[in-house]
Amino acid sequence: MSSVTVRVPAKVNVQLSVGPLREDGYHDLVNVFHAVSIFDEVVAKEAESITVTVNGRWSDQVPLDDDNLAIRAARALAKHAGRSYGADLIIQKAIPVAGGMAGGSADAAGALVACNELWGLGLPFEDLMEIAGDLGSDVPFSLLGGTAVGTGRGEQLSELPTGGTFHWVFALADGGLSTAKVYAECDRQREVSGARVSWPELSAPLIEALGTGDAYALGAHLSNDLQAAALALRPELAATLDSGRQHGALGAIVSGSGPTCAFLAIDATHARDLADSLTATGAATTTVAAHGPVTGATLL
Ligand SMILES: C[C@@](CO)(OP(=O)(O)O)[C@H](O)COP(=O)(O)OP(=O)(O)OC[C@H]1O[C@@H](n2ccc(N)nc2=O)[C@H](O)[C@@H]1O
Ligand SMILES: Nc1ncnc2c1ncn2[C@@H]1O[C@H](COP(=O)(O)OP(=O)(O)O)[C@@H](O)[C@H]1O
Repeated sequence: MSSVTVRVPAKVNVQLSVGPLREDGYHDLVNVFHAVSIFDEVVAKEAESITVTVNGRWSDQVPLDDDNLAIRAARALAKHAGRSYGADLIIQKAIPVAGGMAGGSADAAGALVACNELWGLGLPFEDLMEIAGDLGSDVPFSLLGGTAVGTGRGEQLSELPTGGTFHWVFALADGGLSTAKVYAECDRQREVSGARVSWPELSAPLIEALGTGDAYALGAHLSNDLQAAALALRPELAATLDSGRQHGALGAIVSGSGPTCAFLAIDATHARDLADSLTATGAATTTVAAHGPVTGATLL
């Protein structure tokens, strides 16, 4: 095999409940991930060493050195296999960078699946999931896709059944937000408020809404504990969320650590109309309509 292509989706968090700060610097979460139809593509080609090239709209914001998550993933896989392998990784980026949609995690998951195939390792999915969890809290979900609840740092996953397709609009922001800074702002706000931070619990009405495919109920139960922190760091997002609600979104929420805003629509037509309204009114410069759930990292 001289070249392998893998497609990997973005995610939105339909519930993100953040527990107290742990001693290791992470937070225990109840993180309900939902994979949506915005995809990065990772091509892996036979080569002497591991290199990366990034193409597409967001490519100039992606590191090409050892910080690149796809490179780190390929190296971790080679180490797990106990041999020195090479691969040229070519990423076609559609997922916004540092946008709260797990684009870097998607590329890491894509590189794991692509290199497992290119190098003929035949490692089982469970091994890839274990390597993924060491690379980042969101990487296991990028492998799995669908809709799933993540506990621990977000890396311990259980799949959740969904009763249909949900239609979304994403308002992409210019410039990303650092995930670590958003968590730190959340901690700061909690310290100032002095309120006790409760242990995160899975929302029963949210699970019910996902299971029945009821977009109205899902829209009413979207929640994100990082939203206030993201809005503090990027105040203009509040107007974007408001505008989506005014244009009939069933729910409007910051995606993960932001700054992408996610709007739940009634159906595909409503999603297209909502996307047009957000750009026509200047509430967003770039919008993307997408649907979920979709599968995780998939060999093409
Ligand atoms: C917030 C979420 C929601 O899904 O993703 P994004 O919206 O940024 O994509 C995740 O929790 C991000 O996951 P990921 O981007 O993989 O984060 P990691 O690389 O594991 O960690 C980056 C930093 O985020 C903070 N972090 C991450 C996960 C967690 N459970 N608690 C944390 O406090 C830590 O400060 C950590 O150093
Ligand atoms: N392949 C990659 N694609 C995007 N970002 C990457 C990649 N590898 C490393 N990064 C770094 O990870 C950071 C977070 O990116 P990303 O995963 O897109 O955001 P988020 O954590 O908000 O979902 C970026 O600012 C970038 O410096």
